[in-house]
Amino acid sequence: MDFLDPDLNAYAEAHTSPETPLLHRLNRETHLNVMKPRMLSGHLQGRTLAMFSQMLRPRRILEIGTYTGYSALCLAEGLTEDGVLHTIDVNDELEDMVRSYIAEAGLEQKIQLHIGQAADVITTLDEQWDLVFIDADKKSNGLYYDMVLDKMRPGGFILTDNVLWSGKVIEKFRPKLDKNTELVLDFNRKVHEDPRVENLLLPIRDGILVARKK
Ligand SMILES: C[S@@+](CC[C@H](N)C(=O)[O-])C[C@H]1O[C@@H](n2cnc3c(N)ncnc32)[C@H](O)[C@@H]1O
Repeated sequence: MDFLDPDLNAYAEAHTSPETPLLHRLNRETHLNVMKPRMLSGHLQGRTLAMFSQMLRPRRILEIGTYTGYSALCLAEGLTEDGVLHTIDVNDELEDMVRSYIAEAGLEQKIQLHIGQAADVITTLDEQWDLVFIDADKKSNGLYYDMVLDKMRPGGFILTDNVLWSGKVIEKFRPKLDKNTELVLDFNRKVHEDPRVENLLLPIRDGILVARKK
């Protein structure tokens, strides 16, 4: 569902810096040639991620769920000079496409793409994270959150996507409570009750839960 009236959304996009030509092309190519293009962050959410990154100037970013690489390119915009973004996806079919866009962006030294199960790859990465974006298999949000929280630097941010679950977190927007919605509700409650973080649920696109490690 659209949370914002389409005209208001268009107005917000019209008053937001445009996508770079490369991001615009990646967005278009994803919609033309890749399955489930709705998974791509898109203009408004992409600029939100880029703005977060510019504000934080992170040295180490972890992204869980690369898809076609759109959000990785956005998040990389604020990396420090010596910064690195690790991004993980289990789907190797999109690897060539993602690598070609990373190369075109001139970010081969800054973005490391890992193909594999996120839970396996995360354990191999010995980093202290400044910024984490969780956007993969939603049932594992809690697992990924627990895996990364101890490795966040104090003051670091975990962003988790799709926490409004097309509105189904609210009774009036769901015919009945299904398992996936229950998992989203559990995750949102878990973060909200976690004394180790401060949290903010941003109603952008499908909802981003922002958790700042104290
Ligand atoms: C919503 S898409 C990511 C969208 C991307 N972050 C963006 O904003 O453009 C989710 C991705 O997570 C990947 N994924 C699903 N389960 C995974 C797992 N267990 N480990 C790693 N990646 C996984 C899928 O292959 C898919 O490409």
